Amino acid sequence: MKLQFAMDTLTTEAALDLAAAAAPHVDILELGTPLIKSEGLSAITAIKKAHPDKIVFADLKTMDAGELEADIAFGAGADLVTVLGSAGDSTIVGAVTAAKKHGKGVVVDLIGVADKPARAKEVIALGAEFVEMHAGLDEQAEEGFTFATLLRDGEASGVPFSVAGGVNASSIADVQKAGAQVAVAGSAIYSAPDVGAAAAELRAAII
Ligand SMILES: O=C(CO)[C@H](O)[C@H](O)COP(=O)(O)O
Repeated sequence: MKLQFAMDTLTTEAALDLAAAAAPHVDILELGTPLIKSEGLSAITAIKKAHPDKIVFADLKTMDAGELEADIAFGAGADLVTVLGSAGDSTIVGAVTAAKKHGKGVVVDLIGVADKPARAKEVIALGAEFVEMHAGLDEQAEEGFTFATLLRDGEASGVPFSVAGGVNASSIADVQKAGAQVAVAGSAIYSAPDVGAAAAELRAAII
């Protein structure tokens, strides 16, 4: 299972510092949506330039204009981009078209999708690399939210998936047991007093 670090920060400078500390322990460096909104595509270019050996993941959360948005992010250095599962099929197909042109990939983020296993199968058939079983920061704070639901949905989907939203040193082993290809951790790493040590702890928890 790969480890993805979601850098939910607001400046390229802060992201470069986070990436430098965590890179030895992670496979995928994610530019979080707030970072891309704050700094633009240049943040993607800066992270790829600093870490050409890492998979750079641009969390665009595209909802429309799939081909255009994916094309500009791949052109800036992204290896993977996200499109929302609630977007129309044509938006996902558009992003996949751009990915094929650049030799890159599309991940479909299932945040907010009611029947995640069913939509997961549909978007993989449209050409997505994998889906993200994702509970956003707001959903995690809602009453009754359980992380186990994400794992069950991943297992039930029968397609390649990542898990995002509350992954930490205690939960990452369960993510692996559920069969995920990628575990995504944000605050468990960037909020830690020692970012490198937190990333190393997560890596060590992967069997
Ligand atoms: O995409 C995101 C929010 O939309 C986060 O990056 C992702 O959910 C990781 O969150 P966490 O900090 O809980 O690990």
